Amino acid sequence: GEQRVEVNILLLGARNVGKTLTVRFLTRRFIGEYGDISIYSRVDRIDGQEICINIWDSQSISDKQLQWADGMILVYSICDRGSFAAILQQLQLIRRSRKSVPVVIVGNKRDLQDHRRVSGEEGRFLALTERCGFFEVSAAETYHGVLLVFHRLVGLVRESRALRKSAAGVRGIVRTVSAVFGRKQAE
Ligand SMILES: Nc1nc2c(ncn2[C@@H]2O[C@H](COP(=O)(O)OP(=O)(O)OP(=O)(O)O)[C@@H](O)[C@H]2O)c(=O)[nH]1
Repeated sequence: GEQRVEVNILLLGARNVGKTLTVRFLTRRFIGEYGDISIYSRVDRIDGQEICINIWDSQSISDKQLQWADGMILVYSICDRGSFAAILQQLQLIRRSRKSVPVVIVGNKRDLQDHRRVSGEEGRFLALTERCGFFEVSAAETYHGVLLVFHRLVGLVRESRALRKSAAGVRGIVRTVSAVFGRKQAE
């Protein structure tokens, strides 16, 4: 049979940026609340593969979350500069321990143009310099934009897994070759 793939996503963002709205929309299944921990999950078929997306929604990052996550979504509100500053800090924290973990940056509340405080260019520029994905969405308006964000991140996670696997393969070949040559030289 077909194996189901699990992807753990940490959804980070300051207060009031729209994390809860995002997760409630996306997930029909609430896994549980353990103290201040809430994990949700959703099963999707992406590129013909069944994927179980687990989402941990949080305002701050712990070591445990850093280890748990396969990918991160950093959400800010385009109406709140403080929330944009917050994801910058979180990005630095993430990069310190998980150098190459896939990250997607999301500017939410795109429908509130009259209250915009962070330009699209600023968000896009940050994402470009930090090698992250970038989207502006309105969680309140459309479910589709938010779904795209998650699917993009799942794609990045799967690419990075495939890369790690092939890197391990190459390391194995290098070990084998050097073992053979090493023996030859010793003979
Ligand atoms: N106009 C608009 N309002 C939004 C959008 N997303 C969320 N909101 C509203 O913003 C408020 C905060 O949304 P939440 O989803 O509770 O935010 P949160 O990030 O979970 O906040 P905390 O629980 O404090 O961490 C709510 O009143 C939402 O209805 C959006 O895209 N557009």
